[in-house]
Formats: sequence, structure tokens, C-alpha cells
Amino acid sequence: MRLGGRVSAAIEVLQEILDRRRPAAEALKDWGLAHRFAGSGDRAAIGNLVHDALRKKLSTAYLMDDDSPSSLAFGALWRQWGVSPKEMQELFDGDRFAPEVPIEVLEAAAKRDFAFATPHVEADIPDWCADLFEENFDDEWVMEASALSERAPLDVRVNTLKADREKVRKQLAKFGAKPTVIARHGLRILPGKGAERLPNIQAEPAFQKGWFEIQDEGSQIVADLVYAQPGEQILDYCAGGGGKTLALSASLDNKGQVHAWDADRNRLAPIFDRLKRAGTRNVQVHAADADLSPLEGTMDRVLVDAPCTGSGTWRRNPDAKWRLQPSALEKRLEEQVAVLDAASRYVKPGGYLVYVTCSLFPQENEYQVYAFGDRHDDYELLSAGEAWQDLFGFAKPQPWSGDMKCITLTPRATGTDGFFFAVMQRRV
Ligand SMILES: C[S@@+](CC[C@H](N)C(=O)[O-])C[C@H]1O[C@@H](n2cnc3c(N)ncnc32)[C@H](O)[C@@H]1O
Repeated sequence: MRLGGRVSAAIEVLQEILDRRRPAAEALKDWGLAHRFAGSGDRAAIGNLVHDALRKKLSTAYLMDDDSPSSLAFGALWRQWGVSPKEMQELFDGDRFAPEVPIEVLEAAAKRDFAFATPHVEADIPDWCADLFEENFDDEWVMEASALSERAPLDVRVNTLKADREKVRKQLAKFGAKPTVIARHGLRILPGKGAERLPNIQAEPAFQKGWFEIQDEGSQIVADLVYAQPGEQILDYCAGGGGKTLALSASLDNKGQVHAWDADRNRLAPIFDRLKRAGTRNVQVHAADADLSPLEGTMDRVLVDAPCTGSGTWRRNPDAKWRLQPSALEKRLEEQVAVLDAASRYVKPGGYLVYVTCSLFPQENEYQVYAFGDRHDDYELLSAGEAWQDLFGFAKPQPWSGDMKCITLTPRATGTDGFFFAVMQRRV
């Protein structure tokens, strides 16, 4: 397919997503099934254009003065892919599958700016989220939110049980992998531009051998900050697919034990293959209906990687940004209260309760931690700073912290997905 056909396809898929509120991944998959002639390069390019259009949906619609799928796709082509209207006309010339280039709209858009736009438009977030971002990031909130509308890199965590960073870097050097700036065992492959796709590194022998896992640098950092020490007993209470379980297990160097549990058995299912590939011998997976009572009051550390809105991951899931409703936030808040209270039972006196989200809303973060402290006077909120200094030093990019205790990672501050981290110690 030529560029024109790809743009037509992206418009068609965006129509499905916006009119029928379908998840982007589903709409793209269906398009691929219905157009089997399209090659993998075509599908990747169409996917890129759709995701880029969704990332900057509001700001592009504002500049184009139109929020139709066509304007969003052309706007993305112009603003994010760097194709000028004139180049579009040249590239589409003689392509019978190409849509007509809205030349006048694009020219008018190039003359407009955000001087009269409400800030959430420039920030590319739903209007009801603006106050939440402002509360978190003060007068930097628009820049912080905008950073969530860029493409995300592909990060991997080197599995120190089987390899070291240099060994894996050499294997992935052909994709431009470089050591992550903060995470100690990470490598980063930068996102491509335009139609370029990220490499399928899971097809690499090094992946099959368990030398690395795909994991955002922010997720690696918060797992490292749990500060699991060899010989300890750790409970990963919301283990999901086991991303952090695997990192914790590597921190323990197979000495001590990680107990992995999740309320949802389907989410836990992939963990078994991943553990096997990683060569971990110290993870005990507990079924969703297992009786965990024998673990009560015995864990050195309990990690609550809580269910949340995921607002810190909007770079990767731009359609989730527009689908999120206040009612979903309310539901997550209730779940977080329940999960923190339940998980705290397993911490031994003197042990640590770690609370993590991939949200950037203070309601899901600091507010939850402070409210937990009000309900449980046997817990004290500690500063994450010492562990940070010990693991990463202070010369690296620094996370946000409003209270000098809890920390928040963001694409703009730390170059990672958005994550919140807090640690509380149970009094002896
Ligand atoms: C952010 S995800 C976990 C991601 C995972 N830790 C990782 O690093 O790949 C949150 C998880 O919390 C689980 N969850 C939701 N409610 C829960 C509850 N009441 N108790 C335990 N887990 C719960 C969800 O099933 C989901 O897998």
C-alpha cells in the first residue's frame, strides 16, 4: 500500500473507534482481518497513524477546527509525521486509494495556535482530568500532560538471573538499544518516526532464552525501589501477569521467596510461562481462590501494585485516555482502599507495605496513602528518597515529590511511564 491507502485505512479505523467507542486494538485487528492483502508494514503504519491521531486528538481537532476522523488523521500526518500539505499532495498523486488532501484546512491550521484554547485542549487530556493534573503538577501541568501524548519507547529489563546488561545490549544493538538512564538493568529502544515500527524483540533468541523481559523503565524503577533483599519473604499482592514479580525475584537472586497472588486468575495466567523462561526458582504463585491466611503477619515486604486508572500509561494506550470516565476513577478508588487494607494484613511487624500505581491522579496516590495512615496508626509513611539515592543516586533525573516522601515518575520528569510509589513501615 502507498501512503494514501494507509491514510484512508487509518481514517476508516478512527471512525470505528470514535463513533462506536471501540478499543483501538480491536478496531485495528478487525481491519487487518478484513484486509488480508495488507502487509505487516502497512498494518504497523496504519496503527501508528491511528495511535498518533488519538494521542493528540484534542489539540489537533482544535488546530484543524474539526474533529472528524479525516481531520485527525491528516493532522497527525502533518504535526507528528512531519509531512507538509504539499508533500501530501505529491505523495498522493495518482494513488486511487488516497483521500483528498484538505489543503485549505491544513493551511488554516498551520496559522492557528493555542492562545485562546482552554488548557486541557493543548494538554490533550479530557477536561475533567485537568484539575487532577493541576493539583499534582501546579503550573507545569500542561507540559506534564502533553508529554503523555508522545510515543513511548520500548524498554526491556535484563534478567540478572541469566544475563547482564552488556550481554543483552549486544544482542539488541541492531535495534539501537541503549542502557536506560535510571533503571539499573534496563535497555531502551527509542520509538521510530512516522511509519517506522518498533522491532519484534520477542522473536529474538535472547528473549526465548529468558535474558530479558519487556518492561517500562518506570515499572523497573518502582520494582527496584521495593528494595527486596536476598533471603526475604515478599508478597506481590496484585501480581497480574507478573511483571514486577519477575523483577522482585531477580532482586532476591533466588534467595528468599516471592509469593505472587492476584484476585483475577485470568490476569495471573501468563505468569507461569514467564517464570519458567526467566529461570526463577523462588516464586510461589497462589491461585486466586487460595487461602493466604498462613502468610498473615509474616512478610518482610508486601507490594500493592494497585488496580488504577492507568493515566500514567496514556502514551501507550491513547484510546484509554478518551474512554476513561469519572465513574471508573470512583470505582478504582474503592478498590484501592480495599486492596491496601487487605494486603496490609500480611506485613510482619517492622516490615514494609509498598503502594504503587501507574496513575498520575493524586486521589489514587497520596490521598490513598494518607487515608490508609488515618485508618492504620500502626503504619508510618517513610521517605522513598533513601532507597532512591542508594539505588540511583541524585545525579539522575529526579521524580516529583510534593511531600518529600512519596514519589511520582512521569514521561517529562524521568522519561518513563507515569508511576506513583510510596512505602510504609509497620511499627514493631
Ligand atoms: C496494575 S495491575 C498489576 C500489574 C502487575 N503487578 C505487573 O507488574 O505486571 C493491578 C492488578 O490488581 C489486580 N486486583 C484488582 N483487585 C484486586 C484485589 N482486590 N486483590 C488483589 N488483586 C487485585 C488486578 O487483577 C490486576 O491484575
